[in-house]
Amino acid sequence: MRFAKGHGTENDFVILPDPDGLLELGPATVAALCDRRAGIGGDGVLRVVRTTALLKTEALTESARSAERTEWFMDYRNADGSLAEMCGNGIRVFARYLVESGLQDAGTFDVGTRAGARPVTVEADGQVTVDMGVAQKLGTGRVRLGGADLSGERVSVGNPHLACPVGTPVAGVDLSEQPAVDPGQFPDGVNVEVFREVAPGTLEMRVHERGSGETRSCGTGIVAVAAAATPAGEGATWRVRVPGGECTVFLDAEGARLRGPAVIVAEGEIRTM
Ligand SMILES: N[C@@H](CCC[C@H](N)C(=O)O)C(=O)O
Repeated sequence: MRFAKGHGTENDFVILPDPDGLLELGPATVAALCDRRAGIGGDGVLRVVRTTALLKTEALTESARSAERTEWFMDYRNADGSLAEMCGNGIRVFARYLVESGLQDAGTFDVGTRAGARPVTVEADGQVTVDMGVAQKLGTGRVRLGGADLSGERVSVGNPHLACPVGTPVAGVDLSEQPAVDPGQFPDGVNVEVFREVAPGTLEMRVHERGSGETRSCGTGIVAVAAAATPAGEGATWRVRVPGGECTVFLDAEGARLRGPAVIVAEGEIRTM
């Protein structure tokens, strides 16, 4: 089986081209591929499948129906094999892969996701911009993280986030353990971010991702903290620094756009899974 490997601000993915939807991709297979010692290694898997092929085996939710008109679908899986609705770094890498492998012309095109269709623009300089839709702020939430109780803003970016402002450098926050949250508040689990404003218009952030643990970046998390840091009804542009690099978020009445790098680093063949 062919694969590629790519990353966006060091949030890294195993890319599986499967245009006709022939792969059996169970959770154990995904976890084996993402294993950093016995597998290829990655924070998640991006299956590149034609939307028509995906729709033969999976029904989209009402809110994701806009994805039905897209040509290509990003079938995203976390490192533990669980499904996620959306991945902001993954979709940039996915779009770069489509263009570099000749499946799609560069420029602006839609990619299907479980959160709906997302317009992406692949730029010649290596940057990719994604229209992420509206980041919905849903009120306050709480988490127990590394022995501390934190509160933050619950934000939906298609997938669930809890964006927690902290008053000290994010490097000092212990993200080594699974965050403990109230399942009543987060029935589908949650991605937890800690963030701090380090200069006017600039945030620093770290993240513990649902299904993958701490990662070096999370595109939807970057949008979530940008939304949480912006007063209701206002627009803003934020540079967001993460351990793996930096992205920019543009927020206005239309929604959020995420701009950042996307790199394909290798291609090869999988012998065993
Ligand atoms: N790394 C991604 C988010 C991937 C999905 C997330 N772990 C979830 O389960 O919702 C990103 O860049 O947004």
